[in-house]
Amino acid sequence: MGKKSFFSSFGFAAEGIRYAMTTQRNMKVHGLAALIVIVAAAVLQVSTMRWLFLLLAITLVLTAEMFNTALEAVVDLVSSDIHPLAKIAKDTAAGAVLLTAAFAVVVGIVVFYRPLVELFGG
Ligand SMILES: Nc1ncnc2c1ncn2[C@@H]1O[C@H](COP(=O)(O)OP(=O)(O)OP(=O)(O)O)[C@@H](O)[C@H]1O
Repeated sequence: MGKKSFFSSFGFAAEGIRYAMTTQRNMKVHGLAALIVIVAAAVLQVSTMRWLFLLLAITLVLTAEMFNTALEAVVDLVSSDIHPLAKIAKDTAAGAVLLTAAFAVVVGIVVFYRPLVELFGG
């Protein structure tokens, strides 16, 4: 792989992220949630280990959402017909996003529960 194609592949990847962020409603919601979580973690000064779990959860959700977007595009490219296999492909990819989001909720509760209780004097 030459230098040019190596660097241009970063450009294409950035284009993919920009496409998903600007066109996919769920991606916007997850992106906003990630931003809020990052600001909250910074304000509450959570530990390094907690930061790592938060970043892992955020990365998992956004990555799953992007694979979901990519898969939807491929399915629609192959055929716009209604087909049970198209449904399986899309529903399974959506299920993967749901699993990662559930993990993120658990991480969020574990990380923020105690700092928030302390902050609000519970
Ligand atoms: N070609 C198809 N054949 C059968 N069922 C389909 C097909 N396309 C979509 N579906 C069903 O409709 C649901 C919604 O599909 P759609 O492509 O609209 O995604 P979406 O819910 O809009 O996803 P997103 O909001 O992430 O774009 C799918 O999860 C699937 O159950």
